[in-house]
Amino acid sequence: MRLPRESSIDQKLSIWLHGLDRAGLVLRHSHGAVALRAHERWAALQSVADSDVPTSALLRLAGIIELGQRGKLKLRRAAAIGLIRLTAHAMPEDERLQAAHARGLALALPRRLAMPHAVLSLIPGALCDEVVLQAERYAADHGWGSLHRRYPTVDLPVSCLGCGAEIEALMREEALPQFARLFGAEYGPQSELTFRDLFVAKYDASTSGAQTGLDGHVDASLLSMVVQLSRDHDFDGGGTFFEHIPVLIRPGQGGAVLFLGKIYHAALPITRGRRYVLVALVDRRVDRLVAEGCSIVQK
Ligand SMILES: O=C(O)CCC(=O)C(=O)O
Ligand SMILES: [Fe+2]
Repeated sequence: MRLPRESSIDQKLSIWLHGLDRAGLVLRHSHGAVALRAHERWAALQSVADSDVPTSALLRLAGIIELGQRGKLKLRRAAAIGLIRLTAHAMPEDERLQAAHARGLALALPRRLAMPHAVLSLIPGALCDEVVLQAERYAADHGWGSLHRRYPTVDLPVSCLGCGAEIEALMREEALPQFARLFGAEYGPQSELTFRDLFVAKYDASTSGAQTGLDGHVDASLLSMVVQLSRDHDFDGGGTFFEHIPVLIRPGQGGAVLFLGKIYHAALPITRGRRYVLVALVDRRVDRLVAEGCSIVQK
């Protein structure tokens, strides 16, 4: 079956999204209108990609991704793949489109890569308590800071703390092998992985105006890990939320969630108490060197 030549971008997008065109175009095999096969849908998307893609088409896809859990997963996934395909050569400057693109990656990636993984008991409870104690003690003198990120938390780098070197060594020994085990095939062995940032973040429901959660976002890192430092009974609500599955992970004190940094996630607001987490943002050594301006010479 071939698409009628005159089908508009809108119609082709409908074909990609729904299989059947909803915009009035009648697609007929000899026996009548039928649901399209995958390669026919791909052809419709490819044909849009080959033309001058109007912003309105991209916004239509963004609108579907933005439905979040209110939209059907299959349709949101198609919209995400469509948006990524149509912006492959040039990322639009429009912030709404960029946000939808970031949100869509979690939907478009293969499940194996898009799944977060929980690891229980990464850091002993007593050490978690010690990190929180030292962070509060340090903050009492110097205040909490915030790493300058687009979605900032109230935080402190672990390097400020007396136990910082111990935590960093432990994370190197315990966390990096977990990343290598789960994502090593794509992102390299443990020896290739390096910390971009390692910090303690604080959410506080007992002080008015304090930060209680973090909106949906993607991290700047290749790989990310959030370790719960607080005890479970120290707070209500909270946890790391992944809308594309959807799943909320609250791994217990010392437990962690690991995921690709470009998977859309949020910290659900806490409703009581305080929630402290240790966040590890991990990059590949070679990517960091390039980002820092070194040229890599291949021998
Ligand atoms: O607190 C959490 O569960 C998530 C934290 C996070 O995503 C971040 O700091 O980038
Ligand atoms: Fe994050």
